[in-house]
Amino acid sequence: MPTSTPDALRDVSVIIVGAGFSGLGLGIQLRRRGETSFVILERADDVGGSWRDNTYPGVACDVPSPLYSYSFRTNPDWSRMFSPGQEIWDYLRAAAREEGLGPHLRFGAEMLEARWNENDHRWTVRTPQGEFYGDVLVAATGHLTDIKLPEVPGLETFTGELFHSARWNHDFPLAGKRIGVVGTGASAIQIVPQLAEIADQLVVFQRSAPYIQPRRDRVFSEAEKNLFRRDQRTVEEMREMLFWYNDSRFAARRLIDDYLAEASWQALSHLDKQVSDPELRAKLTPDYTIGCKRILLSDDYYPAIQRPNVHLEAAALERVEGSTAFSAAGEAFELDVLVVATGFETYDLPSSYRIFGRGGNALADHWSNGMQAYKSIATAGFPNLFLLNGPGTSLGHNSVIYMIEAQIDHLLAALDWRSAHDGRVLEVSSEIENAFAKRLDEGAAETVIIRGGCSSWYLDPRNGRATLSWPDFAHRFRDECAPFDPAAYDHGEQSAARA
Ligand SMILES: Cc1cc2nc3c(=O)[nH]c(=O)nc-3n(C[C@H](O)[C@H](O)[C@H](O)COP(=O)(O)OP(=O)(O)OC[C@H]3O[C@@H](n4cnc5c(N)ncnc54)[C@H](O)[C@@H]3O)c2cc1C
Repeated sequence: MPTSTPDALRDVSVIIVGAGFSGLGLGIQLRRRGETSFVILERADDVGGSWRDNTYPGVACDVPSPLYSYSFRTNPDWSRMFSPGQEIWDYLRAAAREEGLGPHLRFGAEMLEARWNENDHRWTVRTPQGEFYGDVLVAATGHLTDIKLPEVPGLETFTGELFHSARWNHDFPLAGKRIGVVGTGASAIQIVPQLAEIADQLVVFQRSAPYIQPRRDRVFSEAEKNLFRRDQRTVEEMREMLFWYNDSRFAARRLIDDYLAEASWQALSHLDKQVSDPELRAKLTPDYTIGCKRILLSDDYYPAIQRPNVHLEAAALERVEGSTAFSAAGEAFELDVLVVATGFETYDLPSSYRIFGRGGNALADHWSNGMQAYKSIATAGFPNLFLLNGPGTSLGHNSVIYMIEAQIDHLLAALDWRSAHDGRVLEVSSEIENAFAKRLDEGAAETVIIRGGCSSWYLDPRNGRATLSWPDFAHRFRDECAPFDPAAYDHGEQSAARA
């Protein structure tokens, strides 16, 4: 048994696990409603989630910054249209501090295991700081958190410096070094222009060429920022306009011909404009339907690739021996540094192996055929457990914060209903969960993610299901989450909460 130090929040109404946008957003809303009986357990030593962990050079968001903030806490001070990662992290830290979350946060408090107790209908969460007890457990543990390393023979024997893009080694001086970047996804195309400036030589290992559209980033002028500070309506109007513009981009994913052609034209004409060498252009031209993998935004990736010190190796990294990296095309490169930008483990929530519901069943076992949840938030056999930003919430065309907020509203309505009904246990049935998952599968089957036929991190490699993505326009998710229907949660053994 872990030794527990005294903690006023060891026994609470709501245990939130994770202090990223999801966990903090829920914490802020609870505080604003005057709730005090909640704790936020975070395994790291600061808030911020993705934006604390991803500090690589060039890190920035890919949706316009007015959309990439809470609707209930907009930020007039974003420096530009696409905020740098550090600004987003600062925004989250300030939000946590100014909204009074400090006393509720526990750092170094990794949820090692969470168990539903059938006797008292409560959750017990074991952490290195001892056990916490709660009526309701909220897993806000993110899905781009646990890094994925490529399965490349000899990688671990690399004699140079090796790190993942989400675990950047800022202590290692990169200037003048021979650097390899593995991957050409969203992180890699932000990193490459930065490293190209300082590397002696830079090799980019590309397994598959991405579609890249113009980013159209720009600095917000002081006059604009003053206007945003003075007039909240301007911010609201801008958010509204940007939201609908972004949401319309989903039409391409639905394989609506005109939108697909437009999206493809935007990317390929961007490539034509920026790369004149036909041989290089051919290497950079994707060989799959646009939208099948994530569409990227950049104005400086193609120029960086054309610098004399940069080599695009249009083949995957195949093996490593000592300081030599071999590509699948048989080329060998002597390197001092390997930056692995190969993304995250996405087909399961990292926390699912640690959450045990009715009968001691692990969430990971419940999800052996792919993760799923009713309204992407509740799952059968796991009473009073709510998921934020879990299955069926990833977008690719709009801001995930919108999805998170829709779920938070649903969850708050559930908590209100619970309070008004003697703390009844909320649990969905398998039928309700499966029916919702079936609808999402059917929706996904109409999208390019499934029909495009390419491999991507949106797909569960075990069964080809697109379990991570919301297969529709983002605004429809809010419609989906808005009504809290207590009947849907009226499953299993019901009981009054402890006195
Ligand atoms: C480089 C990068 C760029 C991105 N750009 C965009 C973008 O432009 N637009 C967009 O919409 N989305 C983007 N995303 C997705 C981004 O993850 C989400 O927008 C959002 O930040 C998710 O917030 P979250 O709180 O749900 O998860 P996270 O930010 O992942 O936070 C989860 C938290 O839970 C903690 N945690 C996990 N397991 C445990 C445990 N067992 N015990 C205790 N704590 C735990 C983690 O340490 C972390 O702090 C990007 C992601 C990355 C990595």
